[in-house]
Amino acid sequence: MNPFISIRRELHKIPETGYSEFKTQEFLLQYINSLPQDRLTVEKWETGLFVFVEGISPVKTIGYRADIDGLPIEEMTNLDFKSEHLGYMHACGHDFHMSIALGVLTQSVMNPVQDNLLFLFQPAEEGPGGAERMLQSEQMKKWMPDQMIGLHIAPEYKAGEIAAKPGLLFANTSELHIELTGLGGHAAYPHKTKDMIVAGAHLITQLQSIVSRSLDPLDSGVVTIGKLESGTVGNIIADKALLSGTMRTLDPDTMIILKSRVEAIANGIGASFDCEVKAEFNQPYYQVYNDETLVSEFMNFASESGSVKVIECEKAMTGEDFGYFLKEIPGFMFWLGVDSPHGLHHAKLNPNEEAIPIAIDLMWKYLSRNQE
Ligand SMILES: CC(=O)N[C@@H](CCC[C@H](N)C(=O)O)C(=O)O
Repeated sequence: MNPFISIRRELHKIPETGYSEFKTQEFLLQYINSLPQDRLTVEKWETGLFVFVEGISPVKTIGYRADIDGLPIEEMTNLDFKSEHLGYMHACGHDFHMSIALGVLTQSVMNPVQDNLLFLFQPAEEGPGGAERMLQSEQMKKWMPDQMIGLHIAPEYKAGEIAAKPGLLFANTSELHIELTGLGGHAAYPHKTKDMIVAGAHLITQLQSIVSRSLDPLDSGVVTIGKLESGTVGNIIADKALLSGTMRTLDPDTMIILKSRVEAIANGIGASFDCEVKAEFNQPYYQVYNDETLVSEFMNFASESGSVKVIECEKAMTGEDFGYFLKEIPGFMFWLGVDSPHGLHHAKLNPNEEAIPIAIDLMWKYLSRNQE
């Protein structure tokens, strides 16, 4: 079996959420320490890693980022390497991202290239966000890349296909947390209570009107409530409801409209149900905007390599804190097809591993092109 597929399977067994990637960091370190060290400098950053590979006669430094965290999802595959961490899963392909990065790193150690390479194994992409903080780190100041590259698996494309586009690729995002506080009591005496399940249900329904009624139909947005917590048993009226969700826009200014509408609707629910409603927005991710020249050059290169099919894709409402790197450093992100009937964040996601060696080979050819 290809060694990086084996590595992916080992990583798949140990998913850990943002800033808890201790076993993952240890696994990555053990592998990296087994490589020849003469061109390598490895530094821990929180639960992630920076790995600097010195080039032969560097003119620039190219940054390659792999995110390393998993998700709080109970895996529902029957894979013999399924998650050993009950309730957690690599359901967004970060196990792929890491093994591909290790493959490219291994190549760069065995066959050094002209330029310096900086590998970033970044914690907490799914939240609370590692990219923005990593960007501010001492290591970034020391090894500041001139260009950044990242990839993300895409279940909807065939294994090994590449999809990207110049300009905007992924959306602006903001998490949304709303707490409703009323008055609990006996289910048979609703008039003596302030029922937060009823208030929460109205709030969720009204939030759905924001995109359809407050946004210009030619603009785009998403307001999703993915989690609702309230109540204890059937005959007690709930005094609290907690809603968590995420908002997405293609234009940073549209996010301002979404936030102000959420606040107005939340205040309205507070008034009509005589309860306290607190809305908080956090962990915003900046849009992923691909440098037009660099991504077009990469897409042409990949296409001309003859080894992969390259597709010019549409932008997506996915969020990625890789956007923070691209805000400061020119570069690009692209989709890597992995052909899974179940999508990202699904408990049965089962990406086709054939994409791993294809991606390593392509990235390696791209990074080592123009060698003298
Ligand atoms: C690629 C991907 O699925 N990314 C996540 C990251 C967003 C996290 C953020 N904190 C949020 O939920 O708003 C996504 O959900 O798009």
